[in-house]
Amino acid sequence: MDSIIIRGGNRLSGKLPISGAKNSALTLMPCALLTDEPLTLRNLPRLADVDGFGHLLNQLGVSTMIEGARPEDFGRVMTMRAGRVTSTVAPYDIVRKMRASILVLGPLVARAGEATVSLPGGCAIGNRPIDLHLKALEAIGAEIELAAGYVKATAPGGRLSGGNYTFPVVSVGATENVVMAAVLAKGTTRLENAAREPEIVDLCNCLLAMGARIDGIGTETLIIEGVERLHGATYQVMPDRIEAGSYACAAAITGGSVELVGARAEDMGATLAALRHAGVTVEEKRDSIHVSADGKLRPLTLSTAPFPGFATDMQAQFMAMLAIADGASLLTETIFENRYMHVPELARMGADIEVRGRAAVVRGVDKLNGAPVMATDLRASMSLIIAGLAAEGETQVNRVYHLDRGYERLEEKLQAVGADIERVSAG
Ligand SMILES: CC(=O)N[C@H]1[C@@H](OP(=O)(O)OP(=O)(O)OC[C@H]2O[C@@H](n3ccc(=O)[nH]c3=O)[C@H](O)[C@@H]2O)O[C@H](CO)[C@@H](O)[C@@H]1O
Ligand SMILES: C=C(OP(=O)(O)O)C(=O)O
Repeated sequence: MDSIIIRGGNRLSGKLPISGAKNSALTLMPCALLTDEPLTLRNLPRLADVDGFGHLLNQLGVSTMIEGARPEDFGRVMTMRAGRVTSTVAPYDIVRKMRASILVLGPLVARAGEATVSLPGGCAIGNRPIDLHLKALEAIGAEIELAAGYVKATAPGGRLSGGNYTFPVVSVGATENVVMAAVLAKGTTRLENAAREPEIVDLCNCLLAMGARIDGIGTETLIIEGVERLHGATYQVMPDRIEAGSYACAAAITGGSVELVGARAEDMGATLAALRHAGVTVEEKRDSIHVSADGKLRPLTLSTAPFPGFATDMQAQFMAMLAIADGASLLTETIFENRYMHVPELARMGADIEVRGRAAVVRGVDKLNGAPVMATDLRASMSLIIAGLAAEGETQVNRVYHLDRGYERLEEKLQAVGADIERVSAG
């Protein structure tokens, strides 16, 4: 199994390209199920999860074709075509590896009149229920059956009706699923307290390009007028705000100066505000964001929240950065009950962190020490990379497949800005 070795202490400096967003790609790809015409996605990141999603689509009868990808390029162009949906079942073997598989439920039931998806269950960061996906789909006319680890959704008469639904809590995944289902419904759908993450805006814009009718994009009220059919389109995946934020933390912890090329500041308000409060200089440019830091970082009080709040997907990376800040920080995780799997590993590197329920107190230490570590989820793994970049000595991050799910060619990007980092294969 591969691991990543980092010899810490190098100050990061230079330009670092930001890839297409994983969390956008994984909700844009299932849109291919909504039309028999080709959907082409540009700037699709080269990630294990994108490959996995392509594989799932293939099983459902969608052809996937990658165009002109040169090994040296970041991202690629993929054309997907669901001329005919040949299966309406997303099996356990695929779903268990990739929770985003649940996002085929809405588009499949909308297009094929039925969908059967294995229940994704919990994962390392918590329970991750899907009850709101199902309630929202019911509200727009789907009949839901749960049996033997599967959920089956059926559209009576072959087409969903549309309807109204108010989310009791903001859910990114449930909003995505029901929006993709509602675009082909007979009537109008009104969603209240919908998620307004930039990835949801990206999804809605792609659906508009395919001929959907959606109002209120970027607000908590989405009104979707169903159309008879959608057509093909070409759409550019948005830049990854979490990847950009992660590399900003990496630059800051090393006292570096890095230009995040392609990063979009308007998607990153809470992250950039937090960096500035910590004493990082952030310059928003036309097509990039420049971050630089010198001297001690200041401690922060942060609480995760749906967009435009501070993203749960940035919590672990900030925790690593704040491990060497000048004082005590307080982080509160409100989205997932168990997203502190990185804490014991950071502690092995010398961090002083105390978890009390959903809160974590991070008392800044003078320095971190390299150590062999491993994490059980994607952002936790990234927090260990960030800590390793600043640590004294060598850090070995194991279970790198988590990183391969969400960071395109991580070592290469970090090497290019001066990190001493390499991937080693344990054979
Ligand atoms: C609001 C939020 O920050 N969502 C994050 C969540 O999206 P993801 O789509 O995975 O999760 P949701 O947004 O649906 O979850 C938000 C909250 O709603 C609860 N819930 C969700 C669905 C459901 O059917 N029932 C239910 O109770 C969850 O337990 C959670 O507390 O994880 C992704 C991966 O880390 C992040 O990119 C998203 O930013
Ligand atoms: C947890 C994440 O993603 P996933 O839900 O795909 O595991 C993430 O992007 O931080």
